[in-house]
Parts: sequence; structure tokens; C-alpha cells
Amino acid sequence: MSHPFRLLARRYRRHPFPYRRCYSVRVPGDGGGEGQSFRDIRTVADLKEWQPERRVSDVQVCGWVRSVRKSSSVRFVDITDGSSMRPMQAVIDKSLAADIRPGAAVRLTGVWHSSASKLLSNVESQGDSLARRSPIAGIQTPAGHQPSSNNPGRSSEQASAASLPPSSSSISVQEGGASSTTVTSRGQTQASAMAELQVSQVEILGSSDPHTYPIQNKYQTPESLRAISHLRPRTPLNSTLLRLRSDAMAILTQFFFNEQFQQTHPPIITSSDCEGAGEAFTVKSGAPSEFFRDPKYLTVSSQLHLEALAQALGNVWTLSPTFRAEQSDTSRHLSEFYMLETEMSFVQDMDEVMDLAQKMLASLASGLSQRSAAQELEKHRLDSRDPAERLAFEDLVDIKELQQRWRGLMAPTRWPRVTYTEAIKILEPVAHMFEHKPVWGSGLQSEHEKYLAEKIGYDAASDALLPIFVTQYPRDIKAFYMLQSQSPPPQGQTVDCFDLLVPNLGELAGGSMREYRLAQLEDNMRLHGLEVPTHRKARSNDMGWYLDLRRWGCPPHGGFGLGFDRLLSYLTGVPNVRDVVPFPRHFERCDC
Ligand SMILES: NC(=O)C[C@H](N)C(=O)O
Repeated sequence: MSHPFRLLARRYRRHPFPYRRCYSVRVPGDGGGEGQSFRDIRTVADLKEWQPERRVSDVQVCGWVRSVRKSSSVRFVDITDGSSMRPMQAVIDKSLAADIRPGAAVRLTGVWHSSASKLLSNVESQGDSLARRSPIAGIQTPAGHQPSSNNPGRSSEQASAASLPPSSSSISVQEGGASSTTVTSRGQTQASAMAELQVSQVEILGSSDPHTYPIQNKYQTPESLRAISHLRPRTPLNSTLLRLRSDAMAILTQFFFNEQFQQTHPPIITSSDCEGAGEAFTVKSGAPSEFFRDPKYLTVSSQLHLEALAQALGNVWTLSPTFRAEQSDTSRHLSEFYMLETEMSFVQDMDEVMDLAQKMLASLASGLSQRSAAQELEKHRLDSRDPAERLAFEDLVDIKELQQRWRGLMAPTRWPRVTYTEAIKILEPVAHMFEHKPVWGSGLQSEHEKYLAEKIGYDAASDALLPIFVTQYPRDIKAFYMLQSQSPPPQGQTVDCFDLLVPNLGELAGGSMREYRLAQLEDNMRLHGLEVPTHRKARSNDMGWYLDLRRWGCPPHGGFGLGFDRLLSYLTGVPNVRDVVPFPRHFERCDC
């Protein structure tokens, strides 16, 4: 007998939910039934990629006006819906375009001319027989737009498109915009034409006054854009960065899903400062009395809660907002950032934890390299002619270095691993280069981290910048939860931990094996000046719950935390981490 869910699923397949699309682009035939392939054209990015060999009528595009260029009879309007870095072009008769202004939200309807269709019509108009030989049905002509029998090769809508405003190809050639001739790698000349929408209907959905609209169609510095973070996503570079951010989340989610890690939601409001660095924000309600009875904090790391979850679910991960009240006003610090954290049960060897970090980052880089946001960032950097776009790209890290970073992330070899003690030995002879002297027992400064990453991480054979792991730091400068190393160096006691360092940026991730034995953990806490609760009190604010985890079935385990925003800034070459988050919060700034 079939399982009831299977029966339901079968019924659902037979009577699909009549769902209405919610996308910015509609092409005929997307209403279900016939013309399934057109359902895939949902955004401006899809439309620009689409290469029907014929013009397609009744195409509807919703988007925002980026710029308007004028000729005597038409307006060339650049439209974006946020799905691609560069806009698409709409050609609108002057009489229809009175309210088309930069910043306005519009719905445009008209005839879509893909570059393929424009090329083909050029060839046709030169008397070539190719068009007559081309099949017209199927993917070339949307459902309901079949060619009329007395005019093979042209649908009635296409025929009527002839009465629309003059084809931009004839206008824009004079305007220098829409058609050009390029030379292919084989030395053949080939016409290339810019796809465009010949607009017959304009609806203004949200007007805009270009005189007050703060986003201009020219270069604006990252600093000036940060002051208008609510409008900044409308700029081409920022919107592409935000798409890449979204891609990264999807790829990481898929990665952990494939690795059979459980995604979890640890709390944001917590009762303790996990890192013990005194950088936790306190949570207050408006009421005079403590809302939660005791002071509570915004989480500085989900690690402790992930440890609890890992002891029930096995391997777990999260990508959660994290908060630190660090008064560091640098290009690498945010007060609110996203940290990717993972915790693995039944792991005894820290190499396994580092291997996971490398595998995850390699998979992320390779996944992103197949997605449009990352591809556009690279491609448009190389082929950019627009002065505003070029200047925006010039703010980023040099493209050669960026490519070295990506090569390093995807390198097939294990990234270098050195101990803290070895790292100090590398730094000592060049101590004069640094503001802070490298000494065993003190933390590595960011200048040390950057030096190490460049020195050890550069692989000349592949011209790649490999991230490096620095392991086994002195116990006294690391957190209380870390496991003591089995064979420490003569200089002093160390813990099994690692920092992942990358050139230019320094620390990208940090992880450790956790102290899983109760008595040793209590010793560590005392050593770090933390109160050790003697017995578990209900509703107390202390670390009793964390010690409980060691009381019942605590296996050796470990994990790491990675600064997601820093990672994105590393991947994109955006020098300031404030420019890869939608709404940056940092020392003295939380604007909207
Ligand atoms: N989950 C981790 O290992 C991250 C670590 N708690 C940190 O904040 O650096």
C-alpha cells in the first residue's frame, strides 16, 4: 500500500498549484501550460542571456531607471532589477518617456530584441536565406505567438511591431550605442548587437526626482556611499556584492548539507561572554527592572551553544549574527557581523578540523566562480569602459592579487600549517619591520599575521596565495575552553588551537579542540579568572550549564568560527569590510 504522503505527492503533480509568478520580468507563455521554457525568464539577467532568434512581443520588465540618454526622438533608458551588474537597455519614444527619470520604479512593456534576433534580422535584410531555413516554433516563439500562416517567420505581434517607434539599431548606430563590429579570435569580423526592449507602454510605479536622488550615475566614493547605506544597494557594484553574499550563503548551506552537518539556530541573547574578552554588548529593555532578571548579552560567539547541540546531533554549523563591542575603528572590524561556526563531535585530531575549513573554503570559491555575481565582478573589471564603473573597480584590490587569492583558495594541496612557536621564529629576525616586537607569549599583531601570510602562503609554482594555519598558541593568551597541547614547546604551555591567516587581511577564522574533561576545564576557568560554579543552580547566570556538558557523555570535539564578512571582502577584493555588508555597524556608527 502506498504511503499517504506519496499519494498526496502524486495528486499534487497531477494538479499543480496555480501559482502566480512574482518576478520582475514576464515573457508571453509564462502562465503555465504551454511554453514552459519561458518560465525560466524571470529577471533582467535572464532576459539579457536569452537568445530567441526572433523578436518577442509583450515582454514586461519591472525595474529601476539607472540612467536616461536622449536623442532627438527616443530615450535610451538603462533599467535594472538588481539581477545583473549592468542594466538592460530600453528604447522609448520621447512622447512616452516624460516621467522616466533616474531612480524611478517602472513597468515597461514592449518587443524584446535579443542580440541574436537583431543579428538575424540584419542578415535577413541583406537577403540571406538563413532565416527561411530556421525553425521558428518551439523555443524561438512563445506559446500563443505562433507565426501566422500567411507570413512564415513572423508572428502577427512581430509584424505589428513594425509600427512601433523606429528600431533603435538604425538610431543607435548613429548614437554610437547599440551595434558594433568586433573581430573574433580567428580574425573574422562579426557583428554584435546590444539586446534591447522596444517599449510601447510605460507605467511609472514609483516616481523619482533626479534633482534630489542621492545616487548619481557617476562615480561615488565608498565613504560617501556609506553615509547612505539605505540607498547604496542601488549602485551596480554594491548590488553585485550583495548578490555574491547571497550566493555564498546558498553554497555554504549546500556544502554543509552534503557533508551531513545539521544547520542550527543558536541564541543571539546569551548569559555569558564566550570569549571572555569583555567585548559583549549588554541587552537592556526599556523597563527599569532587569527584563531577564540578570544581565544578558548579545552573543560574541555561538560556540558554547553549538557544543551543546553537537553533543546531541553530531556535526553542526550555523551562520549567525555576532556582536562585539570592540572599539577598533579599522577596515576589518564591525560591531555586528556574521560568523560561520561549526562544531564536530568525536574528533580527536585538529588536522580534521583544519581540513574541513579548507574543504569548505575551496568548495565556496569553486561554487562562486560558477555564479554570475563573481563572474561579473571579474569580467566587467577586465572589459569595463564606463568611467564610473572603472573608478569603482579601481577602489578594489588589484585583479592579479585577487586571482592569486582565488587560486590559493582552490589549490589542490594542503595549506601550510606552522605552529605559533615556529611563527615567532620566522618573525624575530625581521622584528625591525614591525611596530610591535614579536615575542613568545604575546598575541600576534595584525602586522605579524599579514607578514606571515604573505611569506609562508605565497606559492610561486602556482602563483597562488595560500591561506595559512598558525597553530598551538600559548595557553595564557587564548580562551578558557581550549584543550591543552600534548607536547608543548620549552617556552611554555600551549593549547590546540589555530588561526587561519590570509595576506592583507590577517585572521579569517579561528578554531580549536575543546577541553572536554570536567576537572581540566574547571582548572582552565580558574586560570582565566572565571568563576567556577560548585553546583548547578536553576536559572543562574553562571557557566554551570556549560560544565554540565562535561558531566554526561562529552566526547573529544572541536570546531572553528569564520568571519563571513571578512571572507567576502577577501574574495571580492573590497578593502573595507563595511562595504560588503548591507548596513554596517561599527564604533560610533549605526545609522539606520
Ligand atoms: N566557534 C569558534 O571556534 C569561534 C571562537 N569561539 C571565536 O570566537 O573565535
